[in-house]
Amino acid sequence: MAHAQPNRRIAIVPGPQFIDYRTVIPPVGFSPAPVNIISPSFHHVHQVEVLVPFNPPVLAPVGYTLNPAILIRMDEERTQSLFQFMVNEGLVPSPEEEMKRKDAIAKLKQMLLTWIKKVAWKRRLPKHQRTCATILTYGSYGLGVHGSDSDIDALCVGPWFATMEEDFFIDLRNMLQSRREVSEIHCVKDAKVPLMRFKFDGISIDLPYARLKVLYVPENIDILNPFFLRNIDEISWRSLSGVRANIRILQLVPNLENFQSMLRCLKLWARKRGVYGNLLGFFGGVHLAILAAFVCQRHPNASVNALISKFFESFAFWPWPTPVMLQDGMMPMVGNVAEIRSFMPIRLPCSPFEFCHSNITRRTFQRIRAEFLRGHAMTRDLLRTNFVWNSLFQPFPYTKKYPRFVRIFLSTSDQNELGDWVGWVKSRFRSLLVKLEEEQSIYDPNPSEYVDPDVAEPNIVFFWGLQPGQSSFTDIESIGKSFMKNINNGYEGSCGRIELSIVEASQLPKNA
Ligand SMILES: Nc1ncnc2c1ncn2[C@@H]1O[C@H](COP(=O)(O)OP(=O)(O)OP(=O)(O)O)[C@@H](O)[C@H]1O
Ligand SMILES: [Mg+2]
Ligand SMILES: [Mg+2]
Repeated sequence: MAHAQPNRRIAIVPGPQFIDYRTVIPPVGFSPAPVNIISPSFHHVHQVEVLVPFNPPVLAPVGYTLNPAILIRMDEERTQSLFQFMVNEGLVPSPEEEMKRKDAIAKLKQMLLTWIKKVAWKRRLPKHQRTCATILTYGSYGLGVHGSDSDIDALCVGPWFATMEEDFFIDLRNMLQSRREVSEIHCVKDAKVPLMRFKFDGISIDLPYARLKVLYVPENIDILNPFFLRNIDEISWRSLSGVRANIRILQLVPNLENFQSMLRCLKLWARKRGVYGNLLGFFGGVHLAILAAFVCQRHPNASVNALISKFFESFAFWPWPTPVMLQDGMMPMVGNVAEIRSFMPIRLPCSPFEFCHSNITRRTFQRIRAEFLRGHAMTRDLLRTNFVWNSLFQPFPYTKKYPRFVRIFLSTSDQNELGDWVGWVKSRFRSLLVKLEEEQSIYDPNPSEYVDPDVAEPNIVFFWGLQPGQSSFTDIESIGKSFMKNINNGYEGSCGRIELSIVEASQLPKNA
């Protein structure tokens, strides 16, 4: 192994890290060949750094040069082991599961045809008038990144004469309810995007509604065509934005398969690390999809391994709150953009380029940043020999990190009412997150939902971590009461129970 000679000035390479390589054995990926850049300092000439334009940057000892063939092989090996990891984790649903989803969508489309004909008859449209309504899938299913437990986001697109209030939320709901495949049907009317949520053959379906100024909605409708978008109402426009955003993402990513694999992995990472769940102040699927697409656009030829490494590098050091937006040559229309800025603003890639809705708070922002940095530290060094993907996806160790937890207990006397009640409370969680932050508590809202088997009533329990030393946090009951007031307002069903208390880590259920 070649040694640089002490006190011999050869060249100056500025850089933050200088390592004494005199005793270093040539690592994997380096060939013994002379390197012509040497010496970061006038005093310690034997220390050298060579940054190689490869992802991620690696340090080469003096006298050794990087062997690109080996680096490419290592990159391929890591990508292959990631694919194997995805198989082991069951990240891609089986062909049978995919068939079941396709079948559910086909049956729903068929039901819509029957429904729209009935509505046309009710509205006394001429008998010869042809009419049609259809379904456009979007969300993770539309992007091809859904897992076995993902929902299907399916937009019902109907003609102008079918109203949302009556025809969609009453008639279609009744039709759905009469089907044996359908269960747990709920109407979510007061949301930004109103929808029906139900299970079809056990698969969760989100079904919002958009009404176009046409009599016939073709099955293969081009929803980006301005002809279909003219004069539509505000709610329909909002409901369509998910579909339009999906189409743009699919058009903008240079390598769809790599994007899909990367996003599947990122969703698993975010779930395992406790940073997935828009209502709890973390990422929703759409946020991760746009961040992943952003990285794919900038690195069109990168492998999935390199894309994941670049993802962490990009967003660990991103100058938040500078917004992230996809490059598509179009700037947001000034004055027409809802300027709802968040700690991590991410713009939708379709006009008017609004920000994705986000519940991220100061505290959850810090938590996400910490996870980005962890991901970066683990994936940056391509030549690390003890690297295993499994460690990146290790579940966040809540009980090791936090000695105490806020326990949020939700229950109803009737099992059928629990889903609605929990959904309603979760949709108001942001006010609780902000309240806890005002109390200066360092807390960590674990998005996982647990069931307390020792309680007879149907229930769901959340455990949010509390940092050590947060002993001033005694007023949990009054926080609970003020939160209860907030959530009782406007709930249409019969309110269930909610209790907030502080518990020790040892009191958590075993599966937490
Ligand atoms: N916060 C949001 N801001 C903007 N659009 C959103 C937001 N949440 C959901 N949407 C729209 O609704 C779609 C479906 O949302 P959903 O919560 O089902 O996430 P998803 O991407 O399908 O991931 P998952 O696999 O968890 O279901 C998103 O793709 C997006 O178009
Ligand atoms: Mg979804
Ligand atoms: Mg959904």
